[in-house]
Amino acid sequence: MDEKNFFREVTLRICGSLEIEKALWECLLYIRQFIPASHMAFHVYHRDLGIIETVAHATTETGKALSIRTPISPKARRQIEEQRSVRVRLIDRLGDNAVTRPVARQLGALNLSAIVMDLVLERTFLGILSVLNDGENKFDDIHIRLMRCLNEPFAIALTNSLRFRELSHLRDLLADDNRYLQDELRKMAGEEIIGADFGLRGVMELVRQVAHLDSPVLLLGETGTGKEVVANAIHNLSLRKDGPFIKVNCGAIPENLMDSELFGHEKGAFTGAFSRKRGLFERAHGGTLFLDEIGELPPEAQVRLLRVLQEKEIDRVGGSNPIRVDIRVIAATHRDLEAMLTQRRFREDLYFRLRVFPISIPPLRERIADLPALVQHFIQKKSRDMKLDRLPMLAPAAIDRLMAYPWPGNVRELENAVERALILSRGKPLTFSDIRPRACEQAPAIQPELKQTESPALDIVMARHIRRVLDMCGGRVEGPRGAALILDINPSTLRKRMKKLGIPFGRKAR
Ligand SMILES: Nc1ncnc2c1ncn2[C@@H]1O[C@H](COP(=O)(O)OP(=O)(O)OP(=O)(O)O)[C@@H](O)[C@H]1O
Repeated sequence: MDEKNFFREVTLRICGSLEIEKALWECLLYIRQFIPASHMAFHVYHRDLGIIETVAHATTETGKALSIRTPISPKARRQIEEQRSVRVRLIDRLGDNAVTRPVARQLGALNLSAIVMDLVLERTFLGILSVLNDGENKFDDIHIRLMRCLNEPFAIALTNSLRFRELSHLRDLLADDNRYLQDELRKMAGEEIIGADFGLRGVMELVRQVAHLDSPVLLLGETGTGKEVVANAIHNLSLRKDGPFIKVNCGAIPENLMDSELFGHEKGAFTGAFSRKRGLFERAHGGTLFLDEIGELPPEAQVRLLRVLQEKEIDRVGGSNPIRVDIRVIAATHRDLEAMLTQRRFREDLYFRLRVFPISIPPLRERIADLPALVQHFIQKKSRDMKLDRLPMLAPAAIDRLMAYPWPGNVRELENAVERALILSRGKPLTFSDIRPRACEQAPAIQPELKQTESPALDIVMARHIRRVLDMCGGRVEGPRGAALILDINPSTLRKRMKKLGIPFGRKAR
């Protein structure tokens, strides 16, 4: 027999696949020509657990990946742990040996004879290979010599496949974590848009028109109007909805970190770059990048952003190869970008690139009819967050007080006001007494909205009245103590009208 050829052929087979069970099977079929083997198995020793895990087993029919874990005695553990060099042993009957007996019992191999070889690489004990045959006393010294020369290829194959298995496992875990976190983000961000059928109806129509395209969208609106909520809605209605939604607050990244945050960096690109880092653009690959506060982007970063939008490629800091990114960009700002153009604080070319499809989100004071529904929404949301066991009621006239206030901080300010009121109320009806009427008097801005919505004044009065009656009826619409009876209206007509006015009912109202 040509031993060099034997070594080569076995090495090719055992290192030929990262699926160790498949490689082991191929090996067995070849080795059988020279060594009387009917089974082969790989075992791994877990020092911390004191167990031997059989990870692959091959017969002449097939190879299987396994995870059979066998606890071993302290004596056998000591014996294994002292092992530092290659050792090949011939065992005439596996059932007679203290170390092999428990493992052989699990495999139903007590009466088999075996060559057992410890796999050691760079003085590290990795595991055990067993070559088995039915019946006792099947192997001799020639077989042992042949197996000994194969120690390294078997050790390399086992370690590679275990690493591959671990990486695949970690990759699955990461993918699972990622799915979970994206779902959580979606739940947090993709919450119900209050006023979608009313004050934001026009906005939502535009959202539906543009969502399925890849065109950039520019969201304009005062702070707190819901630009991020709308950006999320666009993402969730788009074909990219299963991809990431990555938000970049352009005003919050220090200028010296801007490049590495947006585009990532290679290991060692600068002091402190200890490992490679993917930037936010790369993370958004296959999804949507939401560039919030785009008006705060420094001039140099504007140039680089424009390049990415044009070329759809990024360069990591310290990297030499451009990386292609497939992203949809939604930008938002509360600033007057056109004024910034004339002051040369925002690049015209970037502006036109982003402003393909602008959507203006009206301030809350211009869609004040949405306020009662928003208040209900936030009462429910915050009560849930604060784990209150009962939903607090609104004090009479509370809604009037809120509707008369101009809300310069828009929906966010309202959300905070509700949270504050819930903390202060201690179970009593919410009065919103800190929302000052004086502020309302300074609120000429309430008027323009009245011209914008369909017969808004009547809607507002109607919504207010329905809410008041609903409050009196404890939220009941139907029945002898329901609001429909007091309002002298059919309950289903009342529900339809409430829907139109954005007043929640049924489970939503609770
Ligand atoms: N229509 C809406 N329905 C429900 N919640 C809303 C709505 N609009 C805004 N919100 C809530 O109000 C808060 C502020 O909204 P958001 O962050 O989207 O505003 P923004 O315009 O992006 O603000 P900024 O300009 O300060 O970044 C968020 O908690 C959001 O969930």
